[in-house]
Amino acid sequence: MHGAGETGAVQPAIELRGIDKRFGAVHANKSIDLRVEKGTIHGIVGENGAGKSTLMSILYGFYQADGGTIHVDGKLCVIKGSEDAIALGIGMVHQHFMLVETFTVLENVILGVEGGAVLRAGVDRAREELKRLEREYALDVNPDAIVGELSVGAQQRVEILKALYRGAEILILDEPTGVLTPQEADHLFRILETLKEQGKTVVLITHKLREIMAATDNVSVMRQGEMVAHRKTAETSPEEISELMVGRKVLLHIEKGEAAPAAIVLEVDNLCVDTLQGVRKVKNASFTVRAGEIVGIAGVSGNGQSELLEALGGIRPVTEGQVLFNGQDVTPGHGVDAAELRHRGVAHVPEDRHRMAMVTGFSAKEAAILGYEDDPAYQKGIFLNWHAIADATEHMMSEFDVRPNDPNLKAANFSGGNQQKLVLAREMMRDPELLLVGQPTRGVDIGAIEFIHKRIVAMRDAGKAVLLVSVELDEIMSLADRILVMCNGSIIGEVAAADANERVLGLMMAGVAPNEAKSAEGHHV
Ligand SMILES: Nc1ncnc2c1ncn2[C@@H]1O[C@H](COP(=O)(O)OP(=O)(O)OP(=O)(O)O)[C@@H](O)[C@H]1O
Repeated sequence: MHGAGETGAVQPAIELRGIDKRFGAVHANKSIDLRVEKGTIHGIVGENGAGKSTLMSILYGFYQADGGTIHVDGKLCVIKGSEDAIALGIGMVHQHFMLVETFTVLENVILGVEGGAVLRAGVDRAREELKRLEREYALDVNPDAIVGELSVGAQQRVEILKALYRGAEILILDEPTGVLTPQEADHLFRILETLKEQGKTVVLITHKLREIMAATDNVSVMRQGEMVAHRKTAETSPEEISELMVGRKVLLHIEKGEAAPAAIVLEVDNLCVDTLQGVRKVKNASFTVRAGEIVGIAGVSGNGQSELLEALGGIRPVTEGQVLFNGQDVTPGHGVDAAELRHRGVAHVPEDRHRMAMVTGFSAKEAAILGYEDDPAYQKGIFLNWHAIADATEHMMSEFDVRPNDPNLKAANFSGGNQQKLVLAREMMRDPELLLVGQPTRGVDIGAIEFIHKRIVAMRDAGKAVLLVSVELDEIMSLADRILVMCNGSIIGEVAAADANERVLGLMMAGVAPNEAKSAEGHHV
């Protein structure tokens, strides 16, 4: 029987015993034991840098463990590379997709499986198989679509298809919902449920405890390289998990007082932003942000919020309209660039830290001054003062608890959440008058979310203006004082935080006018 070992008992899909891994001085995995039962969804949680991705990368053959053993279906295995993992029926969907954007879905899926020249008959067979898998798991992707033109959620489903096509029985997903809209995340969890019903095993790394509670059967908790607890999900709670993760109680909801909005800091008037191809992404946006308030922009991603934030940060040209900062014209293209904006007191945390905020080949101290190189504090004559920069970086890292606190480590070698904290530290610790911030807590753990949310509220309370873009409705509702909803490039309405709930915002995000959304809500109640 499949999965039955020598004793005849059903074996776990995966059993890791004593897995150990060091990267220089960092002990990323300390003698880890993990047992994942067949046909279950198993969650792995832990603080940023706890060692979750490292452990899964060892299972997928991306890294070699320094010690310990891996058993798949009860058999001792040596996994030297991803080909070994795939041959054992293990598939992985990474945080950053590994797809060729110019290829079709079908081409991506068969790439590397069918060998060199693929015969027509082979392609037809592959297409049939793909369609079967796509139907069986309700993946909803067109085999002939060009991958680069698909939404993030659909690209992720292509990664899942790719793994299933290669015969995956065990699927590892590393923070799969970090870049998804709530609707796409729901779709993903329906797929995971179907996979489980078909007897497949899913390992899910996530920072979102509601996903753990809703979707998993079991959960394992890591802390600082160690496996600290295993629980049946039905027998635990978000509070217990968060305490196990960070070793203290965590406030899962931020407490904040009334806002005291003062003078207008940012005034956006009739702003239009087009892509290089001439597609209008932001349509006649007009709004203000005052000192002492947090204005949130809610919307399904891809509805113009990213382009709006990038334009306001001076890194994307505008086609029409005007932007005033403290009454002065700072419209991109009117002679004020991103560097000048920073100089005047506008900080910008872009949504996509990999594309915009961090050069991963840089060291932490280079990343920590990116965009601020001309600050006199970092200069010594015509050279950069690397001593001062290292000191400043260490200070930022300890304030924002970036681990390990090593200014010389390559940015790419920090865990995802720690990279995010470093970018936030760089932008927020300059005490800007206006903070433009996109997806501030993407990929960060719950302890760090609590910290970042408190810092953002503290900035507001100190009289700063904050414009927050987030696809996490929870985040928008708990931080923002006023919420603007964007749909298809337009700001279709504004809701006071006190009147906001997920249903009204969700309807508006889908394009329903504010008053209709509110009356639909009335009927619903
Ligand atoms: N290639 C590498 N070289 C050096 N150190 C590394 C490397 N990869 C990971 N690390 C370190 O190992 C530790 C564990 O990192 P890992 O990415 O496994 O954490 P994680 O739990 O997945 O965190 P996150 O939730 O932030 O993604 C971190 O301290 C990280 O800086």
